[in-house]
Amino acid sequence: MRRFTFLKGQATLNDFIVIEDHHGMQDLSPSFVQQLCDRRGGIGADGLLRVVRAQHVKDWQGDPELWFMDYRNSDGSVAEMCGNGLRLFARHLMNEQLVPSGRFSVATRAGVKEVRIARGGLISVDVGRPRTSPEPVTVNHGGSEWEATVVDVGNPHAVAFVDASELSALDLSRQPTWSPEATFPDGANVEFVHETEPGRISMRVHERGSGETMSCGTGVVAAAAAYQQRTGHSGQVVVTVPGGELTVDVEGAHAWLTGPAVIHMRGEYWA
Ligand SMILES: N[C@@H](CCC[C@H](N)C(=O)O)C(=O)O
Repeated sequence: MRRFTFLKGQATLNDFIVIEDHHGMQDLSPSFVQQLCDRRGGIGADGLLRVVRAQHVKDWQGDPELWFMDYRNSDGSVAEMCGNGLRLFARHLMNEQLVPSGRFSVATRAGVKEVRIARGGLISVDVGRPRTSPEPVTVNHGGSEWEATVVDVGNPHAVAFVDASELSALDLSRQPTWSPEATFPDGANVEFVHETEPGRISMRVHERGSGETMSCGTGVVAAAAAYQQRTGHSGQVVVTVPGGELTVDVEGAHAWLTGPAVIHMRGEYWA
């Protein structure tokens, strides 16, 4: 029997299992991650964060002493980046005093990311520069189609602007499709966005590898970037998701994502 301690937390209701594996001893196969993330047969979560020293991560070439966020989707797939996961990962590092102060760096598959504690204990992460593509993609879902902006935030996104009524009516239990298909050879996260007032948008998301979630941090940054490109709005963007509210502030080439993140459980898993 495999028996280990886990933690569980959420960041705007995007929920994650956290597994401490400082020395890189855990073998997390896709099927085992699926089992852990299953909401009936396992612990249940949108994704999993393995806390490991970067020196134990194959192919990592940067600072070996950094903490590395090894992120997995609930279907067991690996993703390059996770904005909410990174904020929860940072909360865990601070709770456990694994970092010396409220400003530190975390290694991810999308490079080294900066973290800082913001007002009221919220956690801000520098997601880097969102790169929008000049070529749109067509998103199809439920018999409708929208032209969507392609945004790379370390991981791939398609952002479609929809009406308020369309946003609430969407059935995101199924994966939206897109054309040309070749735009996202490795799949994509698809965000549906509606402007509620200047500088404020509402968003729902279907995540690659996890389905509809209550929030997606990189999706929020992608949506804010697409919104700024579409409207010319240059200040802070406030994004409401089903799980709460996040803000995006662009400082030069850096998009800072800010919001709450909380660890609320520690348990023992028996497999
Ligand atoms: N929930 C995340 C994104 C997780 C990865 C994504 N599903 C992908 O496969 O790219 C976030 O908060 O950014």
